[in-house]
Amino acid sequence: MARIMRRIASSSLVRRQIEDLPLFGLHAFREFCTPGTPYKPTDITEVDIVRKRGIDLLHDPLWNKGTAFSVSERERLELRGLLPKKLLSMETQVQRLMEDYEYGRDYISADHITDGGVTRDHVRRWKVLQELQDRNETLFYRILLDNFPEMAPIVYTPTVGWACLNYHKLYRRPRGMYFDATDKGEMAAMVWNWPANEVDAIVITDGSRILGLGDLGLNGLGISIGKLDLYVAAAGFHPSKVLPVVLDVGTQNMGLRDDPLYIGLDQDRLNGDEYYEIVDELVRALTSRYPNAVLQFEDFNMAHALPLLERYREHHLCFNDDVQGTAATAVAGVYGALAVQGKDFSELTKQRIVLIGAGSAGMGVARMLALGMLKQGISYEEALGNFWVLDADGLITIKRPTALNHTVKSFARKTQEDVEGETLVETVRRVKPTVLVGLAGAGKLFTEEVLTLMGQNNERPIIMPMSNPTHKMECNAEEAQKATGGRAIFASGSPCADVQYEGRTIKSSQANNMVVFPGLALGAHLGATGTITDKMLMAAAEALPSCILPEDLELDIVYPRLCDIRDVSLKVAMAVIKQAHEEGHVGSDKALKALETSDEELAAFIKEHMYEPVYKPLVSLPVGVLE
Ligand SMILES: NC(=O)C1=CN([C@@H]2O[C@H](COP(=O)(O)OP(=O)(O)OC[C@H]3O[C@@H](n4cnc5c(N)ncnc54)[C@H](O)[C@@H]3O)[C@@H](O)[C@H]2O)C=CC1
Ligand SMILES: CC(=O)C(=O)O
Ligand SMILES: [Mg+2]
Repeated sequence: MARIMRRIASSSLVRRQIEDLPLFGLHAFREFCTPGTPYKPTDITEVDIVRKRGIDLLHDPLWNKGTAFSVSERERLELRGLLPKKLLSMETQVQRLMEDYEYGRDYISADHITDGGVTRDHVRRWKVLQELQDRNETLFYRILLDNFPEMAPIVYTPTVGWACLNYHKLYRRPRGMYFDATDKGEMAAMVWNWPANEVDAIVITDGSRILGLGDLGLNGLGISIGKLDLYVAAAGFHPSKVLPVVLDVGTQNMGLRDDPLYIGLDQDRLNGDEYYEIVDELVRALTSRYPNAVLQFEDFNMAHALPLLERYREHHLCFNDDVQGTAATAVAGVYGALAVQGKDFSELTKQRIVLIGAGSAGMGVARMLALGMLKQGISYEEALGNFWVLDADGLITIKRPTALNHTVKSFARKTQEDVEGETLVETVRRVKPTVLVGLAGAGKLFTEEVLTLMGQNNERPIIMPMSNPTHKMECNAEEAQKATGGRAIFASGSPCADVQYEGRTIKSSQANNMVVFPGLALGAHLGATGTITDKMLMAAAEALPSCILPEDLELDIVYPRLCDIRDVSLKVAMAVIKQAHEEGHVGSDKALKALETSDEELAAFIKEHMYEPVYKPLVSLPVGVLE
């Protein structure tokens, strides 16, 4: 009945539409029409079809425009009386939101560090953005995209680390899909509960190794959400077509399990066949309903990351971000650091690389750097000789008494010297590396002594503490610059402030896989490549240094600017599709046509598919009627 009454009210209001123009029309006219060019019926193709009405529409963040709904939308979509009358433009909405976002800075101490190693003001800003995302996704992505360098550290690392640690306390509204071990046998049906018929990208985690924060069980969903926020903002995936997923198979985190507020399974993690059966079932369920989606595996622990990748990479369009995205990122960073020194890619073969952290990320990076050396002209065996890899038990050599997985074993030093288990400082002193990479997630492993040695042995030491979040990084920029006399070329996993050193400002770069995974996934998705090969990853890595501005290279910056992230993702996507084409993997006819025409055509094809966070009209208007 209420619905019928609302309809009647609406239709009588439509008749008064023209009379209303002095009240509403002028504002809306300015917002949506160029003066003198009112909407024509042909504009109907630009009208998004929405089935929701009234309060349901206002409560749907994908469609909600809040105070920016136009007069005719308010009338035809049964919104009159449900919103204050004044129409606000998106620009005004942005201004209001930014005031809120900036509000606390003056009174919340920037020094108060929370359990996730971020300040309380980071947390406050995260909450402002989270609430906005829950209300109005278009506005959320507009603001995120326009303020990407400032806000990526809020929706993503480091603040997302705090959000994951606290997800069980923060939980208010569902976002994404929750599967757990007790859903066995039901997943194929459950996946149909997701409202979207089209999904282009899925990020799945089992919460077993979230950033460097360890096993967070169901709370790991926060990382799938954060990554997909970047898919939308950085690469232009449509927000209605991304799906964050957590598979809760239990947790060994007793702190969480003992917490009455924890909302995940209170059981030990599944392992062995039981584990693989449940992952298989979920992957089957997701890929049956969404066969064209790119599947990103995120933050699976070392025991499962590589085996899962090997299990699925031949059958589905999938990749492991920690293994593969990070690998391409590190190669790009080293190439960037060489470019800073005026050297070309071939100089990679001359680098001596000490890498601490022989896990999924570390070994992915070591392998890709070795493949880079192979591409630059030396044999893979020779390339392996340029690496010294350490884990929690020190330098890894063939004398390691405990079993090593296949990849780690290939990087074990083949030496008769008694250096098995050597500490980082001993290795750095003995080997004099040119590049130091940290992916151990264990905090300050790059001590002053280690960094000082790097400075003594190199004119321009390349220092890459890539662990996340901030308090798990191997060192920060200030420590690196102080110990090396301000000569370090520095890039860290989470962002670091620039350093003031002897009267000059030294820039810090961020070596995070966010410069790769959005463009990589976009290229693979639009090219319908069906697979992501090592060569496609290498193409992504090689595309990045060419996006660094010459004036930034002068300032020792080794990655492209984050304010250009859309353009960076476009270039990465282009490189990925072109490489896929060379390997015969492009399955999309439209992509093939663009590829065979020109680079400009390929760029236009990709851009055309990138979502822009702008309000589109939700109703069409007869000729001559102004909004
Ligand atoms: N910057 C980026 O884009 C990325 C950063 N990461 C970060 O890398 C770190 C590691 O990730 P995964 O490789 O997936 O973890 P993992 O658990 O697979 O491997 C960790 C490795 O570090 C070693 N390790 C732990 N404590 C150590 C210590 N005190 N000394 C020396 N080695 C130690 C372990 O033995 C293991 O080899 C995390 O902090 C993660 O946030 C991961 C992916 C991307
Ligand atoms: C960045 C990322 O993927 C990680 O730290 O795990
Ligand atoms: Mg990760």
